[in-house]
Amino acid sequence: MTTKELVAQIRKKKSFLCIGLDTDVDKIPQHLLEEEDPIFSFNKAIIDATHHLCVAYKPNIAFYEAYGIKGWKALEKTMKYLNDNHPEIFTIADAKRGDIGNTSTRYAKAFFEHMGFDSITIAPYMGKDSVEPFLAFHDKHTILLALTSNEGAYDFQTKLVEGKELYKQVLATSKTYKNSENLMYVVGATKASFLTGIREIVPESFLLVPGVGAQGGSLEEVCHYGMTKNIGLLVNSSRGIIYASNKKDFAEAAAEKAEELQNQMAQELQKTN
Ligand SMILES: O=C(O)c1cc(=O)[nH]c(=O)n1[C@@H]1O[C@H](COP(=O)(O)O)[C@@H](O)[C@H]1O
Repeated sequence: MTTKELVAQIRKKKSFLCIGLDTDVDKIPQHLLEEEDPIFSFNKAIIDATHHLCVAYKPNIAFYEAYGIKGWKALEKTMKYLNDNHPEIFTIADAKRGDIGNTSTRYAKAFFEHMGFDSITIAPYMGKDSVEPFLAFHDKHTILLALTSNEGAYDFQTKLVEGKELYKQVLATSKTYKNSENLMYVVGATKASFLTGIREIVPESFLLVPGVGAQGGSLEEVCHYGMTKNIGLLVNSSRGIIYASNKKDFAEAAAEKAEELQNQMAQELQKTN
C-alpha cells in the first residue's frame, strides 16, 4: 500500500487507529480454547468487529512465535484473512528486526513477500546496511524505532551523541539512506512532548505511535504535537481494545473501545481540514 492510499483511507474512515493484535492465549475468552485455532478465531472476531473503525492492524510477532508452529500458522491465517477480505487495511509486522544485509533481506522477504505485510518495525542499532535491504522493497514501509514508549528508552535513545540525542541522530541519519521515502518511525505516545523536536527533523513522515490506553499516553497530546497536513500518525492500542472483555461479548466490547478512540480521532481530524 502506498502512503497516499493510507492517507486516503484515514480521511475516508476518519480514523488513524491501528489495532494491535497482541493475542495471548492466557487472556482470550475461555470458550475460544475449544476451537481448532483459538488465536485465529480470536483475531478473526476482532477484525470482523473493528475493521470499519481502524486503518491498520499490528500483530506483534512475539505473541505468535511464543506458540511455535501453531502461532506461526495462526499469524499466516490472520494475514491471509486480512489481505483477502480487507486489502484496504495497512498491516504492520511488529517484529523489531534488523541484521547484517543478507540476513535483513531474508527477514524482509519473510514478512513482505511470504506473509504479505505492508510494513515491519525495525531496530536501527546496526545501521545503514541493516536497514536498506528493507527499504529496497517497492511500496513496503520500514518503521524504524526512534523514541520508544518504555522507561528503558532513556537508557540510550535520549543520550547525547556528538551533541545530539541518539534518537535524533537516528531520524536525521536514516533520511540519508537509499529509498528513505519508505521510512516511518516509532515514537511512543508516552513521549508526546518530544514530538515538536521530532517534527523539526521529519516534518512529513508517518509516525507509528503506540502507548495510548494501557501505557497511559494521551491521544490529544500526540495529535497536538505530532499531526501534519497529511495526518502523519498511526496511533496503536492493543490491550486497551482487544481485552476490553474476556467474556462472550469480547468482540463487541473491543469495537466499543475502538469506536471511542475513532470518535476522538474524527474530532482531531476536523482540525486539519
Ligand atoms: O513498535 C511498537 O509497536 C512498540 C514500540 C514502543 O515504543 N512501544 C510499544 O508498546 N510498542 C508495541 O506496541 C504495543 C503496545 O501495546 P498496548 O500497550 O497493549 O497498547 C505492543 O505490541 C508493543 O510491543
